[in-house]
Amino acid sequence: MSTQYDYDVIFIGAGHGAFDGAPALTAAGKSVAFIEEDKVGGTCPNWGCNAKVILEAPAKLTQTVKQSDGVIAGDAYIDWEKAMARKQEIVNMFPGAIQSGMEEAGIHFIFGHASFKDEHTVTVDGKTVTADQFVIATGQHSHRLDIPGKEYLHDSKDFLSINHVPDRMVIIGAGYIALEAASIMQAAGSKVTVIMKGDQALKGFDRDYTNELVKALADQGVLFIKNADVQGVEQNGAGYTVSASTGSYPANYILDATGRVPNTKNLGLEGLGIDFDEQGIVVNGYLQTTKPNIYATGDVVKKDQPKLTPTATFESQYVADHILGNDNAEINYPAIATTVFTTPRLAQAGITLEEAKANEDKYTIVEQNVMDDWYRLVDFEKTGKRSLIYNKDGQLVGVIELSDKAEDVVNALLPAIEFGYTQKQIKRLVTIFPSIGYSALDNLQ
Ligand SMILES: Cc1cc2nc3c(=O)[nH]c(=O)nc-3n(C[C@H](O)[C@H](O)[C@H](O)COP(=O)(O)OP(=O)(O)OC[C@H]3O[C@@H](n4cnc5c(N)ncnc54)[C@H](O)[C@@H]3O)c2cc1C
Ligand SMILES: NC(=O)c1ccc[n+]([C@@H]2O[C@H](COP(=O)([O-])OP(=O)(O)OC[C@H]3O[C@@H](n4cnc5c(N)ncnc54)[C@H](O)[C@@H]3O)[C@@H](O)[C@H]2O)c1
Repeated sequence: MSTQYDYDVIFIGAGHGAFDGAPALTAAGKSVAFIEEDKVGGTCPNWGCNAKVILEAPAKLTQTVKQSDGVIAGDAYIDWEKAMARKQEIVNMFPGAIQSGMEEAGIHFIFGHASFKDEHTVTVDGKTVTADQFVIATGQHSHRLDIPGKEYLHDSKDFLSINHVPDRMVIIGAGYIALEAASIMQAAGSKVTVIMKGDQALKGFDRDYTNELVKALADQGVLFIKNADVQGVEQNGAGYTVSASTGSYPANYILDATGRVPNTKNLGLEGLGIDFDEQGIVVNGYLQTTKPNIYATGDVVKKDQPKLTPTATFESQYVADHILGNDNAEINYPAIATTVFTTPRLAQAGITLEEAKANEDKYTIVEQNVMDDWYRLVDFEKTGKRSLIYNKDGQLVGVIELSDKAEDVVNALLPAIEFGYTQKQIKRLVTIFPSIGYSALDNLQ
């Protein structure tokens, strides 16, 4: 326990970059505080993953009903008001539950905006608080297009609280947020147009797969406009018109899903000489900023790894271990699995297919049609493919799958990818039959 400072460690931000690692510090006798200017839990529970996936579940179910060839009879539709009320009811539980869990672990909360005064002092709404060490876990906010009519655009935070289904929705961007929103709102009954800057959705995924996902969503009714430069938005009676280099698109609701920007402003980083740029705060292999007593975790970090909740969790736990001296090695990221929560899902982990295609001397790629597996018929799956990537020692090192169950397949294969199992070792895993885990592991070729 520090006598020189108010706390041993202060986390700025109370999202996954903070709350997954911090309890280990208090358990080891450190005094810890969180400074949070908004909702405890940050983006993921309140206006990210959890909020999104609760709204997405009914969308996936309605699509499954459509794929059931009349086995589930009648037209299923989403009662949006109820879906939103249910989402809100669940989401409302998170901030209180996380805060009380942290308080039980001995962590103090200070509410307000933190800004560094010096390397051991922050000001929070005019008051100063000191600590021996800090962890900047401030996350990101939505990028906003700077175009005429920008005041008519909504971001993902607004969207995840939308209280009605717009007749026509225009989504600008073709990343995770854009495609997930398109999948949900198409299922909810909106006529969705996705305006893409280039001709490929979802950077970081193989183009053959992203093209198939775009085609699947287009078959469901989403209109994709490629290579479009959005120029402005005008109000037009009760609705809006989005003008782009490719034409004009009517909308009742417009989602600006053009990316996320690290929260590095008004933190006093410049005064301390902490390096950062538009991609985030620069850290070394120990997640220390240019001031060694100040770490950074989660989305605010400039990094090659995907900016996802499990990455923030891993970093938060690593920083706690590093502060406690339990781990003195540089952070060693595992294979990070990711999925786009559309129907169908697109999920991957490990060596990407793009990387494997570019290095054929190092990797062997096995292509599979997931519909060759009878089990996929059980839940009315209609289409899907996967690519398995092996190294020259026969170890599974990567997978990408497009299917209704891709996230579970990739999760099932993740231990094999992370720990370098060969086919022979995988065959020793006796899983539950029938199940998606069995299906994922048994059908490796
Ligand atoms: C719509 C959406 C859907 C997503 N879906 C998924 C998903 O399905 N799966 C997944 O893995 N990831 C998903 N993500 C990404 C995931 O939410 C983030 O990777 C994760 O929340 C990062 O955690 P963090 O702690 O770094 O930042 P955050 O959760 O953003 O927390 C940062 C906190 O810091 C606070 N803060 C900022 N500046 C200050 C300051 N100066 N003083 C005090 N407090 C401050 C903020 O209020 C915030 O609470 C999604 C993101 C979005 C936007
Ligand atoms: N399922 C998940 O795990 C999940 C879901 C949502 C978000 N996230 C995280 O949040 C991050 C942010 O998501 P996102 O979808 O906002 O960002 P993104 O980086 O995935 O996609 C941004 C999209 O906006 C487009 N774009 C950029 N500038 C544009 C412009 N001027 N005009 C038109 N289009 C433009 C890009 O081409 C890209 O398609 C993701 O990268 C991911 O890390 C994860």
